[in-house]
Amino acid sequence: MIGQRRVRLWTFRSKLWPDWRGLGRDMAGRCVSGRALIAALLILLATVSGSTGPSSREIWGASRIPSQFSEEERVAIKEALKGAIQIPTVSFSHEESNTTALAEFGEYMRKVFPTVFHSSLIRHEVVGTYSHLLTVQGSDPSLQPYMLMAHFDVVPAPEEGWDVPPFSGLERDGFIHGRGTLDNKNSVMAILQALELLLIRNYSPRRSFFIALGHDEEVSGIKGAQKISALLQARGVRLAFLVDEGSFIMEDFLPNLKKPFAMISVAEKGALDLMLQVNMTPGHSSAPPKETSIGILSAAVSRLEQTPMPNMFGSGPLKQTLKLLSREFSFPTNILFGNLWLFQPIVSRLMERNHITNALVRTTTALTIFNAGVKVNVIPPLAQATINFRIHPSQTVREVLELVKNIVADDRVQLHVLRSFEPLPVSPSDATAIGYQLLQQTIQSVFPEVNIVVPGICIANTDSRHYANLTNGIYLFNPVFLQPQGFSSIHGINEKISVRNYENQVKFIFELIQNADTYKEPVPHLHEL
Ligand SMILES: CCCCCCCC/C=C\CCCCCCCC(=O)N[C@@H](Cc1ccccc1)C(=O)O
Ligand SMILES: [Zn+2]
Ligand SMILES: [Zn+2]
Repeated sequence: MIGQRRVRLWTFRSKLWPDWRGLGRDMAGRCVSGRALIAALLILLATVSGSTGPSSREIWGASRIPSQFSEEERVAIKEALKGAIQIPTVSFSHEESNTTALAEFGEYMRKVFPTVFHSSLIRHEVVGTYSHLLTVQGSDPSLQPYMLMAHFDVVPAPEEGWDVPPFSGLERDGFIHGRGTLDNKNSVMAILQALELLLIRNYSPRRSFFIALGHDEEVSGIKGAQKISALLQARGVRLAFLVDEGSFIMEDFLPNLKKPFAMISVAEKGALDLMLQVNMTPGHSSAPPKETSIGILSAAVSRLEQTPMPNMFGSGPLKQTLKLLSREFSFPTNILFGNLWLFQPIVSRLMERNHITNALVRTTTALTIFNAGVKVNVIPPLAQATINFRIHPSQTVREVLELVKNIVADDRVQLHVLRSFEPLPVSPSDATAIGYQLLQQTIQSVFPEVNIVVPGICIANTDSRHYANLTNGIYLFNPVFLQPQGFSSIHGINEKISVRNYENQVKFIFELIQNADTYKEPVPHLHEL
């Protein structure tokens, strides 16, 4: 039956196909002629100004510095990242990190980016012993400052399974390999590198900005980001927006979508670490009771795993994400995504099929730690399990706890909240949202091959939540192409970044900083007044 229906759909589709293709060509034709007109105008402009093509200086303003780097600079750019990867700045736990490496990283930044650290425009402060705050003074105090963020601690990387040692920073086949190449030394280095290159070219910003580089993001951000945030708050700083890690230019994440799309996350999930504990009377294993602490706890966690939290598709920014993406899909997905008022039930089910898209539609339940028993012939008194929930932007910690209690439904299982925080409020992505618009414009100019920019949800957590008191514009975006394999390498094995990707990240930040100086607020429409 299903097979027959599929055949019919295919026949229907192939019947329609020539028309759809024709329509596509027609539309493409129209676009091309529009583009041709713009291109002609730009060529005319270039001819008049005596250059071969429109430079970004011509598009964005007379004082613009073009993002072109010499061969020597390009070598220095990648060598600087390799050196950063070689410093094993590992965060093992809240209590334990490689503090020698964290301190060495601070020295390394000063050595590699001397212009940044000696500039009279920049105030550098070390916060929480190892984190860094740079304040870059702009010339126009009427412009609200913004902040670029990144972290340089990394998760541990045992050598097993890696093609090259994880702290070697080796270049092979056009890629720089190692822990932190995507998460998140690439951003630390790219931000400082872009600023170094701008300052060398005598750049001085109009809009002030901060650079916040955390040293403990991988274990909480409490000693780094949280302290920087408190410091800025005490100084009365309000940020127009901030940009942090958390999303990428996605490639091959959605079936049937071959073209890359840039996802700027405007929401970040909350989290709840919950410890479940069962205490029973210990005893001899030769005469076991009907139920043991291990059995009771196992049944409880199994119920939690087998009972997913509710599908929240329909609330939050995901509907908008899919609506915007619908144009990029072919039939019939374009119709499904473009008409969610009708197809929401089907699409919400489709999203559940894959573990990454599933994480976008619900609070996830991950059983991560399980402890019980010490000896084979002893019935243990205590069994403990820790569960990591990532909370959907439309739910709260309290709601998730209530659901957990109802699913566990066993008074012998005690619940202990180890840590929790609410999802971040959704940041604006409309035409007046300066952070979103700046990122979008910069993506379009640096990555012309990326047709579409969409708002999204970050399924992991970042240091940015510590700055929610300073701005309502929190944008999570790394200007780097990422495939599902690259996603698995983050906290996994064989993390790597292509030299080309990294150079483009530097270029992107070089452009973004300049765009922030020339950004013009959109003029409100009359009917909005
Ligand atoms: C329709 C669109 C489909 C697109 C799918 C999107 C796929 C997601 C792709 C990339 C997300 C990468 C996130 C990278 C950021 C990682 C940050 C991180 O690892 N944070 C830690 C912080 C933490 C939390 C709790 C305890 C300690 C540290 C984390 O979240 O685990
Ligand atoms: Zn990270
Ligand atoms: Zn991480």
